Amino acid sequence: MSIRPIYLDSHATTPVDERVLAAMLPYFTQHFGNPSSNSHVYGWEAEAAVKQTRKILAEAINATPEEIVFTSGATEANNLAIKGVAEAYYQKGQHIITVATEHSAVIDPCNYLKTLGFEITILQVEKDGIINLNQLEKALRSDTILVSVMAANNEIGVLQPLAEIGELCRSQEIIFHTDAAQAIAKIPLDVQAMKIDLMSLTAHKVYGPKGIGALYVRRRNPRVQLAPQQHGGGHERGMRSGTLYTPQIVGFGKAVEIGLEEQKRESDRLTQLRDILWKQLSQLPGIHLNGHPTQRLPGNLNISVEKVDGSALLLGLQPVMAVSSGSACSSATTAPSHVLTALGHSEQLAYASVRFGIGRFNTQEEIDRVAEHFISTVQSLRKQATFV
Ligand SMILES: Cc1ncc(COP(=O)(O)O)c(C=O)c1O
Ligand code: FES
Repeated sequence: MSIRPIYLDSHATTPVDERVLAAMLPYFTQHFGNPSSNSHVYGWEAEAAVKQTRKILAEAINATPEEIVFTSGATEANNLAIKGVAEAYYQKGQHIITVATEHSAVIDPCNYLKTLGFEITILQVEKDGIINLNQLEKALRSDTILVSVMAANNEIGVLQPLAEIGELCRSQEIIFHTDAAQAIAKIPLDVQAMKIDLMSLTAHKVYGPKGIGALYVRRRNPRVQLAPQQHGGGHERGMRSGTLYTPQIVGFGKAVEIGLEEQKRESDRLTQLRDILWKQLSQLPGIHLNGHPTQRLPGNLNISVEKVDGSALLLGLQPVMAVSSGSACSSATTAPSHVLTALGHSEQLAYASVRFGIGRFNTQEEIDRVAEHFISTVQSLRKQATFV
């Protein structure tokens, strides 16, 4: 087998942990029942497994199992949260607030609602990628029905001040949604302490399978109403119809369980690897760290490099490392990342940017090899450029 590049794109997705796969396998064949079948043991087994994941997810965020609604991922959870609130609270108001650096799975549903007559306020961020709470407070209005601010950014890893945002929203009785796709099991999350009403989750960024996620929907103090966006058999208490995908749900639960058990150790290790990588790369002149230096995900490093062409840089890195210059879904477009331009970078600098997502299976040796190749690639590109 040919040597494959070192995988450093953990924000796009992560491999399924072997322990997760082992937990899932029996649910494809032996325990294949439909969790909604309540007249026989096949259904009961599947239902018990689904219940177990609900419990794990609920405990992970300090919610109750009845507040977890399974979806196909965070994209669907975001759509259900945003469009579901818009439809259910239409009489109360039609104003929604979100942030310029959100994932397209939040921005696009908001843009869609705009075509239906909703008013969307898009908050800008500070140079470090964090929102300004005074600006948020000023943007809140009596007809604001929803504030959607992500927990951890998928490009620059920046963590938003969830507890402060929750406090502001709760004091004015406005629903607070957070997209925690990149955050679950990586940083502490607590829907009570942070006063979060809706939270989107996904399994495939924490070594679980793709195609499974969940939306936390607050049931008490206050109870959040949601208009379903998919109608059918009335699964998930009517909020999301469709037969539950038991093996994926089992994998989701196992992945989060492992993530929580290993959170502290893993986060220390990834922070250390990330800092070592930055220490080596920052020896290059004209290199910038994007996003807040410490308020960020442990495994995230996002940098911009001066005086090199972005696509030439990625091409030069490709044989040794699998990295990206932005989010996975937008890696096919040549436009500069909307997240980096929101930080106030010039378009040219935003182009020559690299996102490193260090994960559970990366080693110190890999990081050293990556740093070495990165530095020599930049140096040789710069040398070539001087002869053009
Ligand atoms: C912040 C954020 N939100 C939403 C998503 C979409 O999640 P999913 O792939 O589960 O639909 C992603 C994945 O890239 C993400 O990083
Ligand atoms: S998978 Fe993250 S941007 Fe699409």
